[in-house]
Amino acid sequence: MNEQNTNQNAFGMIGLGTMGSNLLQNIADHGYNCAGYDNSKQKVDALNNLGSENIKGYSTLKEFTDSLKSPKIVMMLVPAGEIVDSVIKDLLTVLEKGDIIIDGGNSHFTDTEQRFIDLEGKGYHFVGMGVSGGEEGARRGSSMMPGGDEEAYEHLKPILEKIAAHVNGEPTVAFMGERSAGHFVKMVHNGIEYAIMQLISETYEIMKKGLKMDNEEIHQVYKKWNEGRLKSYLLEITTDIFAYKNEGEKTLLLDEIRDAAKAKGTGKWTSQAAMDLHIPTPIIDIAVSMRNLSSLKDLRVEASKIYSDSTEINYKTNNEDYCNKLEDAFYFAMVSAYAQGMHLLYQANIEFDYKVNLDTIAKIWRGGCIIRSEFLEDIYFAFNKNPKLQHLLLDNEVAKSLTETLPGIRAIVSDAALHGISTPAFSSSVSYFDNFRNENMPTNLVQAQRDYFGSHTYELKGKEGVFHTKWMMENIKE
Ligand SMILES: NC(=O)C1=CN([C@@H]2O[C@H](COP(=O)(O)OP(=O)(O)OC[C@H]3O[C@@H](n4cnc5c(N)ncnc54)[C@H](OP(=O)(O)O)[C@@H]3O)[C@@H](O)[C@H]2O)C=CC1
Ligand SMILES: O=C(CO)[C@H](O)[C@H](O)COP(=O)(O)O
Repeated sequence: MNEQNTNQNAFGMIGLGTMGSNLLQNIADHGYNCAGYDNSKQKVDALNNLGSENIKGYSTLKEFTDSLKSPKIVMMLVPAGEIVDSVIKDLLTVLEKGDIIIDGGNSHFTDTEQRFIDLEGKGYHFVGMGVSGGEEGARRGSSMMPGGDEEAYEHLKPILEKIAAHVNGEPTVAFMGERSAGHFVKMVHNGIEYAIMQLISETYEIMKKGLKMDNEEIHQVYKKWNEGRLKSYLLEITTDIFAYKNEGEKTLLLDEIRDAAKAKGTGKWTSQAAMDLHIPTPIIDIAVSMRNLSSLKDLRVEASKIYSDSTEINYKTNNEDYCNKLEDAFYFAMVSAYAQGMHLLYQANIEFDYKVNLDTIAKIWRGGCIIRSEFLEDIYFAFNKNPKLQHLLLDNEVAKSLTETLPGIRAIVSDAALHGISTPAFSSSVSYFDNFRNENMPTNLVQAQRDYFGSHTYELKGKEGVFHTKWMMENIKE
């Protein structure tokens, strides 16, 4: 371990857990002297025990910040919420005006908005930065979504560009926009992450229960898919999961895992923000709901006894052909999931005046993050070609591939419904699409009903103004 002098460290990290420790090691690998602090002595010792030449862990906040060069750069990778406020409060007793505080955790964007305003008012530079890529990304190259203080970002840029992943020689980090933009973008990233994970789990259900495929056959399908247009990190890890056995075990670890999914909240926040901004993101909403439903294990067990179906599910089809249809369906729904997330970002950009470029977001998501995929290249091109593009499904190239895969998803969704296999994310992607392309939705009836029971008024086709009718039967003329 080195004996670093006061004011010699270029970068300080608070929170030496999964993300903080790995990101700090990544920064140190690029030749920067780094300092770490955690309230757990064990974590500090673990950092020092790494034996890295240019990393030192400190057990007090004062020693830690004293070891940093000015302007001091301090990044937090601690659990989101009150802990972040408490760390900031402590930091303000040891930092000076002009120093830079980065929150790299999954903070709610409204918290970041408030912290940015408070810290800017006090003379500190604050950067709310989403970090994706998990443990491995933090260690070897992640995708980072910084927002807030642009001057501070310019100061951080040389470090961040080195520790980011690189795609075609370009780093997967860029300034996202004003105030809480970075955390908003990260939140939507996670919403899309939930959606794609749900879609993959639905393909698993169809292959397992509908096509009666065994784990090895399913493994081969994911492997094949990941070699084509569906190539993505989430399919890559799914392929690995379908091959993983604990030492000495005959069965996959996957088969031993309880089917109750947990969530830390970013998917739910995405749906909540989308509802607040009146942007439909049904695939993300469904993904959140299905994790919640999965957690109601006892209720599901009880219901399965009441509604057990004695008829055996059997698709009676050629599995290879059917998996090609399933690949089409997955492609269709995945495109739709990204499109819904991008639509939310488009609207947030207007509503919150973030000054975010959607093509830049797609560009930095192409590598290092959990939702990286081949398709992000197409999203990047679509928004780069037309920065005013309001919705990805209106892009000609995207429209072409969606149209080609539409028969596949229709077949998958209808077969699943007939056989009692739950595919809510697939179903919602096709329903969303059918209404998105529907010039005349049946919502004229909803308007009439609202006016009937609550005098909420309605608008008329080709006539200015709002109208109200006394709908009661006695007022209806024969
Ligand atoms: N894990 C992941 O894949 C990803 C996580 N994130 C986000 O990054 C953040 C950190 O996540 P992760 O590294 O997984 O979390 P961990 O729980 O692994 O690490 C957090 C660390 O912060 C420490 N800590 C807690 N309170 C304080 C405090 N007041 N002062 C100093 N240190 C403190 C914890 O110590 P102790 O254990 O003693 O409480 C722990 O060592 C979260 O917001 C998370 O949502 C973002 C992207 C990916
Ligand atoms: O931010 C991440 C990846 O980008 C985290 O891994 C993600 O928050 C996990 O979320 P959840 O626990 O809700 O599944």
